[in-house]
Amino acid sequence: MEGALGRTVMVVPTYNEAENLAWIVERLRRAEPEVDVMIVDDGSPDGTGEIADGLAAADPQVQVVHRSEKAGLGAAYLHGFRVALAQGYDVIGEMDADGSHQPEQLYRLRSALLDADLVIGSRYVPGGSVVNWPLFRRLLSALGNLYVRLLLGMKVRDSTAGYRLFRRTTLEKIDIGSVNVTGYVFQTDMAWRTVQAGLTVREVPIEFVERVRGDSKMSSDVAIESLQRITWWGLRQRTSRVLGALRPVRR
Ligand SMILES: Nc1nc2c(ncn2[C@@H]2O[C@H](COP(=O)(O)OP(=O)(O)O[C@H]3O[C@H](CO)[C@@H](O)[C@H](O)[C@@H]3O)[C@@H](O)[C@H]2O)c(=O)[nH]1
Repeated sequence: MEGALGRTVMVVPTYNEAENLAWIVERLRRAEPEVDVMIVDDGSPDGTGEIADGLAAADPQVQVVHRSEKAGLGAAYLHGFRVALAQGYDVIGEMDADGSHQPEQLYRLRSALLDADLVIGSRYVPGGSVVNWPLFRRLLSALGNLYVRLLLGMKVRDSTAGYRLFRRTTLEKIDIGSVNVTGYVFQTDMAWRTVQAGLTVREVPIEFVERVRGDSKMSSDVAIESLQRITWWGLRQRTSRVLGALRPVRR
């Protein structure tokens, strides 16, 4: 459906979210009736895909993309983005299915997108917060974001956050075809690409609430992929800066 920003769809990746999905989709549809929903399910064994089919059958603004197996958060989003671009959406968003991202706060992201290319719902700008996260996750997230800022020099405070809105033009400019990460580091990769393309990233405060049902899919593999990729991108950036500075000397 069409709003001031054009047709908007929220891509919602799911893996074993049977306890959460209907609740979150209903909240999103109620909070933002103009916004469409695309569920991208990776063959969840707990029946999430069937629940998604039921939601899509009952509401023409809800659709489902079924993938055969769990292949990572980033891979699921990329698949959803490609489908959304092909369907002509003007604004393409990201949102977790577990209630951590509150649909009732989406209006903040939508109004910020009026003068931005990417809006991030941020836990780490004034007014943002995290509710009920264990100390370990708080530390991991804070250190991860600090590492990104130190290594990449990126000013974004919450580059790992997964509540976002992209303009269609942003996804076209940052060449999502060349994204080759599969896990949660996808979030940092997308923010980094947007900054490097000279586009405007705005962060708006959100309250991130830890899920009450089901489990996080965060794993050591996801954390290791993030650490390796961010380190590699940082080193690559430094090396190319040094080579760039040496070039006039060589002539
Ligand atoms: N299709 C699909 N969905 C997935 C996969 N892995 C996770 N998801 C879905 O992606 C959403 C986020 O996964 P969670 O496992 O609940 O994330 P989290 O630990 O709460 O992490 C949150 O915070 C991170 C930042 O600290 C964010 O990077 C992440 O996006 C998310 O918002 C959920 O809807 C979950 O079902 C996957 O391999 N495939």
